[in-house]
Amino acid sequence: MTLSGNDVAKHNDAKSCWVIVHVIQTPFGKAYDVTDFLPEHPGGSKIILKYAGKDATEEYDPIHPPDTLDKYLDKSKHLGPVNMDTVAKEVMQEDPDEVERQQRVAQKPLLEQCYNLHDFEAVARRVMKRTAWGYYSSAADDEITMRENHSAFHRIWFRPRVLVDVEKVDFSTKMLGTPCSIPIYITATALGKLGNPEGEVVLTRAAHKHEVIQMIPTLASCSFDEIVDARQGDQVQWLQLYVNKDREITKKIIQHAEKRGCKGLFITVDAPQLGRREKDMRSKFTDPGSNVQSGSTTDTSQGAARAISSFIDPSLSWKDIPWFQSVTKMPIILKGVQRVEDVLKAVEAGVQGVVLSNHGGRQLDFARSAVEILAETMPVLRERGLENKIEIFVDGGIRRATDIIKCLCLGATGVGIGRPFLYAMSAYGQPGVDRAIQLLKDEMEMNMRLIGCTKVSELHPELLDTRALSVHATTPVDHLSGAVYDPLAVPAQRPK
Ligand SMILES: Cc1cc2c(cc1C)[n+](S(=O)(=O)[O-])c1c(=O)[nH]c(=O)nc-1n2C[C@H](O)[C@H](O)[C@H](O)COP(=O)(O)O
Repeated sequence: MTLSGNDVAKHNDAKSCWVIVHVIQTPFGKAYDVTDFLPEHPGGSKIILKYAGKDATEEYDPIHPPDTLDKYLDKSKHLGPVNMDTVAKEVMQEDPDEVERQQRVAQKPLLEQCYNLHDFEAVARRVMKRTAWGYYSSAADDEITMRENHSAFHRIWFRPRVLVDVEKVDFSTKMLGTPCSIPIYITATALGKLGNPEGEVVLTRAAHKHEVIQMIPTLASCSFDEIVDARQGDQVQWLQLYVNKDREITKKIIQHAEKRGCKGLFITVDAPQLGRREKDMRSKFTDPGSNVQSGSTTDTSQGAARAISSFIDPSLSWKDIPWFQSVTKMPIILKGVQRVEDVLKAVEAGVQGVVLSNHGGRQLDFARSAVEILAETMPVLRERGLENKIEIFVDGGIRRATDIIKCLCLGATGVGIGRPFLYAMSAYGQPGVDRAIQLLKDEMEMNMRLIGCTKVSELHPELLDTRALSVHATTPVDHLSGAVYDPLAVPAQRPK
């Protein structure tokens, strides 16, 4: 039986709460009875009650993979189709901020006017919705580590070679055995639909076009299968995993990913709890806290991050590694390692790689930049003859090909890039991501030539002067990326 909008509208409170979620193009939505689910919703009950008896699609879509309700809400609560023509359209009074934002979108620079990855950040800040910008751009506490990630590269100088025949430059490489056109991968960043209605599949298409690897986030807006289905030909994807307290759920996710052809399992180890990201919180992703988890009051004004991560297992430890090795044949890489002692432990544990990373500064503020950890790690691995035992990846603050080259000279296999691709996707869709990758390739070719190298295997530490790297006294002010940061980029709250 097809329900009408009125049928649903009668169930509009905590005692009986029905919502509609629908695929934009089809005339029928689906109604769900979420009354019993209210106290369990990680994002709090209030955000659901705001849409009780109504169409919740616009709020639901960017955060939840499409199959979430089918997967996690008991079938008895699926109430059937709703004729969307009978659902009263919310008369949204004109939001002046949204009007201004649409004007900025209309006036945004041409894609061709973006000459580097920072340009995408500047455009994204102007054109993105506040919640989306808040979530993507935010980092933990004072955001010092996020800025240090990029400025650490400014403390490394080149010692270029001259009079080398650099006519033919080839910066292709292999990562976990997969050939890549450039030593970068698109790292896992959650909630792709906050920036682009298509979400992570935009990154999938760009990754295929440029022969780079995409790491699929656990907290993607698209479903895992949507992202894998968007893969083309022999395109390679990796899975980023937040480990669930319920190991059965984690085992299912891992084995499904392996069955679907993922070629690497990147276990995130720097987030036993997601960091406190104030820009994300300021944008009030969800309504102020309420009674969420069986009586405990979780302050869901912690923004999107907290709202979507309550399942993460803070008890994860080294003793769990053998279990992961028992449930999958995929290479296992620990993402978020931040000291050489833990790299040595990773070698001992028999994993295939680590990502030296501080989660883009979104976790522990005042964690060191990954490139500084890399400079600490590689000499120790070399000293012990372990440098070929494990692949070392790096991410955080990589915005220029010179950053990539510095990491490779120090011994990294490849680097992950996050925000720049999110910003490019949010501001310009796939053409934006395509241009961002192409800009990096152009910079790679030029800078490899200028340091006197023709291929990745020639990139060694003696091409660098890293004496200042661990001296934090004078970190050059990073004007370009600094200019895009305005923690108060939230318009003054207008009196209601
Ligand atoms: C920008 C961003 C990064 C996230 C990210 C979301 C965003 C918007 N999310 S998060 O919501 O939980 O924080 C993830 C994530 O899902 N899993 C993960 O392992 N890393 C996550 N990261 C960290 C990411 O994988 C890289 O470590 C980081 O982005 C590298 O720094 P840059 O952004 O400066 O390139």
